[in-house]
Amino acid sequence: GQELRTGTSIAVSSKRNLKVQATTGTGRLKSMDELPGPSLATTLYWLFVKGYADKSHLLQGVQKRLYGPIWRSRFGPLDIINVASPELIAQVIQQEGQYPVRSELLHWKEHRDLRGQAYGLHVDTGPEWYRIRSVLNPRMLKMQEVVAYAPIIHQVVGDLLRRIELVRSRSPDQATVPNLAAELYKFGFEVTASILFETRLGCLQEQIPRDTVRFIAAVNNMLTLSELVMLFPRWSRRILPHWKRFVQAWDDLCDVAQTLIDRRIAEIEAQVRSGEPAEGTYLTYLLSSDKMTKAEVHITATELLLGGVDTTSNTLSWTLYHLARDPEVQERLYREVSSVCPDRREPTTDDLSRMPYLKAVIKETLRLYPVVPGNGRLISESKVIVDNYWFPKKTLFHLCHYTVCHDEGEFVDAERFLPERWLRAEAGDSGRRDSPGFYQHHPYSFIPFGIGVRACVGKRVAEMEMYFTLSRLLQHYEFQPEDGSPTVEPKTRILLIPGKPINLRFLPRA
Ligand code: HEM
Repeated sequence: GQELRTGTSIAVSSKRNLKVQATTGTGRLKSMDELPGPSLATTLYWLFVKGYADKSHLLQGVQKRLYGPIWRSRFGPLDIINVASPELIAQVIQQEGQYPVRSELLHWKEHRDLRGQAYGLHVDTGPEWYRIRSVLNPRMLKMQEVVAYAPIIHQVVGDLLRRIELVRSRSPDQATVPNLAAELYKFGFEVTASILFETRLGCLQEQIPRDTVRFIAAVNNMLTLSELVMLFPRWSRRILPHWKRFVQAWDDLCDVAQTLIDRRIAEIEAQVRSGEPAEGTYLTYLLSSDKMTKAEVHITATELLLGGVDTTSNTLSWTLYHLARDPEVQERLYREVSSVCPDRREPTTDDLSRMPYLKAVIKETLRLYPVVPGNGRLISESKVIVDNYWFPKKTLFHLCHYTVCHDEGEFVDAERFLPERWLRAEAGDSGRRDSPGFYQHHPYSFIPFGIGVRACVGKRVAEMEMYFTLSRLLQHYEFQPEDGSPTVEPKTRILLIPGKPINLRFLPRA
């Protein structure tokens, strides 16, 4: 291994102003070849023989126990450095540079090249990526702007309430909504599409639009095939169907988005012709920005739709699942919502600021079920020092977020659903890690939306959508598990999703 002598100390200040030291001292820095970790064969054994292929979130913990908080593994052509402690995650992030990259996504890029499309938010890097982000950020991360989406979200929540009422009243016990995640998925699609494309699709109607069905299937295929496409060598594409199906899935995603964009453009043109001002919250803004090409608007809209649906809908599914199983938490949340908004008044964004328990419930759900269980950083600008190792440029780091937010050392009773742990007043300030509800975890042990300039662009929209939906569902219904329904464990399909359908009883509140 190459030897470097350094006394580098990377001082980091997080939002909480907590200093993280990546001090390497004056000792010899080790090379990545000295890291422990499984061979590709061992990884394949774990995935396909031991059955972790759809439980890779748990494999993080298994490997951490075997190799310690930093280890090296292989996945197809990828050479990966896994980090599974908040301190080490912080060290990686502190060195992510001006234009962080999550991973190369070569197979996504290949699809874009094949179709002559722009790269877009996920695939683009460097100043090109930043240019697109800087168009989106003001519309998505500024609270004053995001508030403009509140009426749209409330309108779609209204549809969801009607849909729930219809489904439950038709069920044999006149209460059960089977496969709740599927209903919330259509809801998430409708919300995101109505914000982005400034148009209602009617996903919660009896007849789901054909393109919506097509989009849902394509997301599923794209996510399922993404890993296979990466794992198998290129020559296998001639004999195995996975590459063709992967390309088809992306074609479908882009196609559906294009149809929606074309529809909106036609509307805008008609408005302009009739002398009306073309007003709109989102797409109109993107289309009128001179910082993005039409091709970039297209791929960006596709990716926003892709990013916005599975994430919020699965998180909401888990929240309702836990509330149904924990009547005390549900009752407490109901009391909070009804005291701030009596008589089923629709909450405003101001009201939300008076609902700390609501926020704690969502946080706790994202801690137990981080929908993005592992994140990545490809540090391409310079070499990196993490722990006592040095890494050359272009090293890919896998940030094992699932394991870290399930760590007993960070969260007492880590496997339990305890929203109170997020309430400072109740968790106490004792500084004792053995007191239940100890809130003072390391800030990098809970980063469900990622962190830094490349963090989730949809965070604010997602939070507002989840808060409004959950509070209004609670104003109308009490949730209960279906009799004898089994516990549901999560599974991974890049995203963390329920392993089985979640069926819940919705009982109208008096
Ligand atoms: C519960 C909800 C959500 C969670 C937990 C979540 C989580 C994440 C995470 C962990 C990342 C990677 C960040 C990083 O690398 O540091 C990400 C990126 C992204 N998310 Fe979300 N997300 C959610 C909702 C949304 C929504 C509603 C949208 C769009 C409307 C969205 C669009 C995106 C996009 C476009 C990126 C890529 C950003 C970039 O590379 O610049 N997400 N999200």
